[in-house]
Amino acid sequence: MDTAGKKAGTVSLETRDLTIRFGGHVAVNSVSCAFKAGTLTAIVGPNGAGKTTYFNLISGQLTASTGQVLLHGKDISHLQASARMHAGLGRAFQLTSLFPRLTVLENVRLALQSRRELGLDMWHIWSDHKDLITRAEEVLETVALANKRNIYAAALPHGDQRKLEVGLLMALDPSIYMFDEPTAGMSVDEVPVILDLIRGLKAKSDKTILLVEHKMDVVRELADRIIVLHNGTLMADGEPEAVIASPVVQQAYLGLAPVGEAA
Ligand SMILES: Nc1ncnc2c1ncn2[C@@H]1O[C@H](COP(=O)(O)OP(=O)(O)OP(=O)(O)O)[C@@H](O)[C@H]1O
Repeated sequence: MDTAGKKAGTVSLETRDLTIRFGGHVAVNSVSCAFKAGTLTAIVGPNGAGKTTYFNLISGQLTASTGQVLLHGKDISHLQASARMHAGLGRAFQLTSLFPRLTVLENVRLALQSRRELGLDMWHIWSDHKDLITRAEEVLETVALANKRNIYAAALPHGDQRKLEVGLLMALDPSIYMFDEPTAGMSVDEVPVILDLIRGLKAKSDKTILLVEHKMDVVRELADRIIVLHNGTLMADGEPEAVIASPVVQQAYLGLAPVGEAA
């Protein structure tokens, strides 16, 4: 596999003047931003700011009106979502990536098979690939689902389904991980498991992680950097404390009066 640009500290992903218009509405407006391997960047902003649309443009669910997406220095703007995934862009999709009628183990197995380009044939001679079995077991341990390996994905509680999605993403071993509100809809006791998984990925120093998240306590804890989108425009970019404290963010995102102004 091409390892160019995957070392911690090098730019792995970049958007240049990325823009999409829906009719007269500019949902993402000329966003230029570079993301480095080994960092976790939180993307925040009010509802409708363009965060999910920005994600869709990066992962290929939407095609930009103008601008580019570069992965390890290569322009991938023209590629379909599946080709971007094969190139190393991994996005967790809420529940849509699971095969509900297959077991937890079978879901991971198919993700591993597709990563090895062995196809999605359920009847593939799995026992010929002992390393894949070992890897599937590791993934299930990591996402704390080893004891549920034989349960159908559809029968899992919501929190476990979200863990399985992260497991499938790990099985694909992308260089970029994209999470859009990974803890949404989870119970209080399920949230720490997902955060631990993201923390674990962060510890693997060559991964680039993008996280759309509304919960500021999660952002504060996990992010090395925050970018703020507002009306589709990149409004702030920097270290978490500085961005959160900036008057422009306090006013536009947190809905507070700018510093020095009466409430
Ligand atoms: N397919 C589409 N067609 C038309 N308008 C769209 C489309 N997708 C998004 N938009 C508009 O683009 C803007 C940005 O939406 P987006 O979902 O990206 O915001 P967001 O920051 O992710 O919001 P939230 O935090 O509520 O999820 C919104 O005004 C939305 O209505």
